[in-house]
Amino acid sequence: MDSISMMGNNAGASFLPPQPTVAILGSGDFSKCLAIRLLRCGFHVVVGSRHPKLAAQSFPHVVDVTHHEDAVGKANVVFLAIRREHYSILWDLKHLLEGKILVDVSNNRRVNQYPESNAEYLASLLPDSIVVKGFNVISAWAMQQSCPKDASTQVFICSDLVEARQQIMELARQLNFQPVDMGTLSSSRDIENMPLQLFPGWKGPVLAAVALSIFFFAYSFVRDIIHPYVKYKQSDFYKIPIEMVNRTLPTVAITLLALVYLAGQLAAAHQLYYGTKYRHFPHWLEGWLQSRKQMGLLSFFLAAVHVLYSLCLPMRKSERYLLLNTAYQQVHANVENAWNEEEVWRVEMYVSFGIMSLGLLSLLAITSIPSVHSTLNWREFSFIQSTLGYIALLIATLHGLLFGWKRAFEEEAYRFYLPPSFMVSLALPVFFLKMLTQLCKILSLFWSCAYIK
Ligand SMILES: NC(=O)C1=CN([C@@H]2O[C@H](COP(=O)(O)OP(=O)(O)OC[C@H]3O[C@@H](n4cnc5c(N)ncnc54)[C@H](OP(=O)(O)O)[C@@H]3O)[C@@H](O)[C@H]2O)C=CC1
Ligand SMILES: [Fe+3]
Repeated sequence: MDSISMMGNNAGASFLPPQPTVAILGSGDFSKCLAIRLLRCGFHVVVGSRHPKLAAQSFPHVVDVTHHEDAVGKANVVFLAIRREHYSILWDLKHLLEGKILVDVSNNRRVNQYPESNAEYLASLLPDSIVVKGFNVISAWAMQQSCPKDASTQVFICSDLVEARQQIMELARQLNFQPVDMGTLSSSRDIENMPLQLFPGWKGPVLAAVALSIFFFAYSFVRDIIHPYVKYKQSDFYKIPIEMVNRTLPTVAITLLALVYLAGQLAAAHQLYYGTKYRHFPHWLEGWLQSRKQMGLLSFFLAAVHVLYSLCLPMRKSERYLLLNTAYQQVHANVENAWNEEEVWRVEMYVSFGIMSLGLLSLLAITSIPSVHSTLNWREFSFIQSTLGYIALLIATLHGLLFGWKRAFEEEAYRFYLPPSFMVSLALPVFFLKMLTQLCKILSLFWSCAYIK
């Protein structure tokens, strides 16, 4: 098929190169903003409205606002800036729209609101026109900005006719958008669902983080507040807002990071068990593998908040009172030097491991940003995300162990409720599994070599 010209039938003789004409049906918000963007990028715009005189007041005077029939006759590319419910008006324009490109920009109010996508419905209404889906992910506000810095410029485009798709992608480029080729019109349902989705891919990881937080918070609450209260009538309820939260945050962070690597280990175990990497993973494992990035980012976020909380610990009144009391008790007991070498080493190393693990987690988070990710080759990316990731998990676990170590030996509550929360974390079993799968891989390699011989 010949490439479809942008020019309508009205391209009159002129000494200047003719401006390509684009028609828009509908005179609502989207139409106005699209018209402004098209004008800025050098297009001639003709708008089709049911009430052209009234509608003309909302458009710059260079825009030709006219009746639907007239507008359609003047351009080969027609944007439909009307809602799906009003597509029936196109019936009367059917003969005029024959062979023209119709760009469907419509969105729905709910995900999968209709049995077929709006674009497929339009194509069934007007089989002699060429339907292209696109621009629906751009809001009217972003559309009227010449180069929005704080909005996405990606537009997803699909159509059954390759030439039409390419022509609209070129038009998108001329309007300073980044077109993404989504193939045939069957992708239009996915494209229409895009603006309706709220953080897809985050639901599972966020639910996991919330469930883990509730569990670990309840666990610490029973161990550090209820137990001393029941046993010694000691009221430590003041610990709830900061200490309890600050114990929950790192435990959840380590557990989420461990879950990221546990998924990879289970996938490796699955492949070893079936002796092939071509067998599909079970559905739940597939979903788990796909949410590793989100879980890793949540882990980083919780670890960063934990650092902030920890830095603020000495600011508390309770901390100052406890320090004063300890100092007074030492004076009373005539202790001049409170230096405890073992304690000093424990805390120095505990803090150092904490800083190192946050540093490594930051590196993992930064390299998961697409623009940074794209500058790394596969080997570099897997070195950072896998090797350095395991090291981050190991150091974070050591940080947790050093924190709980003294308490586990000295405080009754910790002995009573063993294992302490960091032990409940999955980090240690993940290391164990990692070693096991590595061993199995080496053994299977050895066996296959022996078999080949
Ligand atoms: N607003 C936004 O940010 C975005 C909107 N979209 C899509 O763009 C399309 C237009 O959106 P928007 O401009 O906000 O919608 P509006 O409701 O503001 O405007 C739609 C236009 O449709 C026409 N219309 C209204 N009722 C009828 C009817 N009964 N029969 C025929 N035509 C009618 C009117 O034009 P007239 O009176 O001149 O005939 C009206 O201005 C929608 O499909 C929407 O999903 C996509 C992305 C973002
Ligand atoms: Fe810590």
